[in-house]
Amino acid sequence: MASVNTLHDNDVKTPTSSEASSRSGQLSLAIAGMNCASCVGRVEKALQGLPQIETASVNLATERADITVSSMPEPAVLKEAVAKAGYEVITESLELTIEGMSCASCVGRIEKALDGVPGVVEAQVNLATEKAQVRYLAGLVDAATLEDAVRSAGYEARRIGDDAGGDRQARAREEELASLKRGILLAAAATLPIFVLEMGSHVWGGLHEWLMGSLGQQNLFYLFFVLASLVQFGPGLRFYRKGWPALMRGGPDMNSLVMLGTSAAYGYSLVATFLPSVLPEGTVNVYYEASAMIVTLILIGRYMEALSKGRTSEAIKRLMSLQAKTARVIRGGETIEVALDEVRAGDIVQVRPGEKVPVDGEVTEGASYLDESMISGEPVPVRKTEGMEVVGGTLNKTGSFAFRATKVGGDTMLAQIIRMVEAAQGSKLPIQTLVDRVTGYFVPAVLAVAALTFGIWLIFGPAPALTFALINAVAVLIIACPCAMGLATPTSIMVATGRAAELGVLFRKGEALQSLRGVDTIALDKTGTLTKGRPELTDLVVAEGFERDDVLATVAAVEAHSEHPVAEAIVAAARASGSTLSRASDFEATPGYGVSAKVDSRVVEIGADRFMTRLGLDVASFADTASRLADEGKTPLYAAIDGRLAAIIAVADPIKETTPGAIITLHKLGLRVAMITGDNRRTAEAIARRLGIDEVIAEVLPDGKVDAIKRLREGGRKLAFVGDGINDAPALAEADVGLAIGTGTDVAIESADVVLMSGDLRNVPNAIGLSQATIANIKQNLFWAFAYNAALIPVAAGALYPAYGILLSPIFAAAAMALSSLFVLGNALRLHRFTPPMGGDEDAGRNEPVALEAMGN
Ligand SMILES: Nc1ncnc2c1ncn2[C@@H]1O[C@H](COP(=O)(O)OP(=O)(O)OP(=O)(O)O)[C@@H](O)[C@H]1O
Ligand SMILES: [Cu+]
Ligand SMILES: [Mg+2]
Repeated sequence: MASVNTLHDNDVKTPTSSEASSRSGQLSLAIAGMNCASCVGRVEKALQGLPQIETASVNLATERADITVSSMPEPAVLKEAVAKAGYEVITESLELTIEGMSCASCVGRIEKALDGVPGVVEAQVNLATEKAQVRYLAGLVDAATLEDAVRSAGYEARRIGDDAGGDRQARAREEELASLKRGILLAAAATLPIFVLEMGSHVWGGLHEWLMGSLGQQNLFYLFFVLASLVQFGPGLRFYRKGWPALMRGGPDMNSLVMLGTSAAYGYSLVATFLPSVLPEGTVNVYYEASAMIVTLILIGRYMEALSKGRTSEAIKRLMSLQAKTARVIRGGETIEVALDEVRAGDIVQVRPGEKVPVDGEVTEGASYLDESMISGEPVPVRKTEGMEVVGGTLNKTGSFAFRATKVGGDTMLAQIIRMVEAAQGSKLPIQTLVDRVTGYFVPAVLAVAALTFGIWLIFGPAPALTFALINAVAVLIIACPCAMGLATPTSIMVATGRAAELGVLFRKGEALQSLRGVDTIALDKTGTLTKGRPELTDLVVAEGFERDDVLATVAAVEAHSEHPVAEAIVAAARASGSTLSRASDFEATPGYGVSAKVDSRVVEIGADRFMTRLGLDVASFADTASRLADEGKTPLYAAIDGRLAAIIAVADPIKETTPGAIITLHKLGLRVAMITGDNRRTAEAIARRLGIDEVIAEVLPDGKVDAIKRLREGGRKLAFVGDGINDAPALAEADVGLAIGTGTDVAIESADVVLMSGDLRNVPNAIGLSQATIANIKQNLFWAFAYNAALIPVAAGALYPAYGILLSPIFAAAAMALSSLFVLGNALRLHRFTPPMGGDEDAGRNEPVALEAMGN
């Protein structure tokens, strides 16, 4: 399994924040890739080539470059200069939790503040996860500087500790919920009487008359004033607290809009209550119900929003719950129970039946069956004996065993999976950049439209023009609030990546969620991807003068040194026939061709026909046998001993049971399916025919897979490649989307965008289906968040009034805004229920959250 690159604070000395942020002076960069003294000169020259850098001195031992600068060069420029010389400036990243963001425009503001810190390469803020991910040149920036930068933009930031971050964030969310709840109760209690009396008088004239008679107009105004003030400066104060500074900084956000809208309604009523004489004849009226209702409704909307936001990260919670809480380790000859984070690498850990394996390790004693479905999706328990690897989070069934911990804490596979999912959840899709840009202009534009609305109606509006203009301007401010827009993409991504993880699909890069949808060609590696990757020897035909058992034993002696699946098949066959293997020396592997070695002073060569041809051997004598074997889907191999062709060997690799169905579904999705393999052409074609694969590229050398991908992409096709081996890594990186089999090699996983946890190819159509569903979901969200806001702005401004007499009351505007946020969240949560075209790794019961049924969506 992959080791995910998460960079922690390095232990190299970090300059203090004041030093780091100074524009000129001394800096120290971490450089990677230097391995000799001449590298030093090359890096120094590259750095000195930059105009801002006065001196540069590189230390090979510490792998650092100390530079003096006249001004801080752009990190990207620095990186590029060093990269051109063939080295790398190391960047690190850290995560901050951000509090106080309310809408999409906050995202842009915080990103700008972080980008402004010298040394920061890239900052990404996610509204839904309330986190910021910052990448910076190692050693130049520390957490405190970044926190300060966020704070000066008007938000709270805290560095996420290695593990406490999730907890703290959950607590913060709970506090927020509790505070919103208190606010809603107070606001509702004060708003209700205003609403009842005001609306009641409209509906039922008797109430109005009774009120005028008993209380009198002026006293009624006073009563409303008291109640509305409680709302405006009680729960409503939060809009001033956040909205005012944002407005002053020239970056109004949704709090500013609410603040301006409600203040206008409230302020006007204030004047009407206490200084009616300054208002023109006939405009003495109060709008306390508007300001109070808006505050109440928006608080209710935010409360619901906070509730559903918590639900979007359920997948992570479920993954975390797989972890054992404690472990039983042997220390000082005694078995003691320790907390999970106290287990150290090298500890001997004991596991009893029914217990979870706490960390990753290697079995040292005993044997058992383990349920590894959480990592492989395979529901059948796997037998583990001495020397085999076990993974933390998997479940021990019946036996008991002890193992030596090899990976603990953040290094375990489960921790890596969690980080992978979290990183994908926090990533931004290309589509988001567009949304961010639009929202950046949206709020100021809304302010302008509101001002215009006010001005135009003041001049041309029906009498009393002042109040008419005011109410419409308030409606514009409230309806145009873009809170739903900021939620549209991130919530869908969170829910979708979480759902994907449940199905056994890990998105390492969030962008794949978007790009996978556009794919029209799927290329598959054969061995280990389409097939089980556990070939068996099926035939062995020896040439004249050779003896079968001897050839098998000799060949197996050579193959014992090879990691290739073919080699394992031959060794297994030799062992099964009872041969004892001699020692081989001078082993040499020619990737894509075959292997050779010396056994008992005989030279032995085994490989594909092209290997024999390369050695100058003629394989024509076996031509008929070879064609027959290949047509049966078997891989013919040749063995030569002392330069004489000795035998033809066939191995067959069974196709995974799930493969045929997966290919049918891919075809149904309208995709072209291709196979890329290093195997024999005839063999490959026989297998392709059996599976209905459209195109075969066979006999590809390990370094030829990238070219094969390029060829398949000709004509602008979008291609996804699925592979598992080391030789697949470059192709995985080259393809538009690379999908690695989770049971494959680390290298392949590292280069992939998506990891299919089990080898089940049905998850390929599943991943594509999920990608399609996600993008469709995001588009619906954006439509609701944006089109709908934008469409209602003219209505709120009163554009329909002259012709139809239609106006939008500010109270309805507030309700509509809250609803549009809730719609977006509810729509995103629907992805929880995404049913894959083919069924996933899951066993239905475990993964369907019960609460969802209750929600009835
Ligand atoms: N250890 C080996 N022993 C014998 N033949 C080998 C060995 N390694 C490679 N070969 C030969 O080289 C060919 C190409 O190997 P390669 O690993 O590139 O692809 P593959 O595993 O057959 O297929 P795929 O590309 O689908 O994984 C094999 O089909 C086999 O004929
Ligand atoms: Cu809003
Ligand atoms: Mg292979």
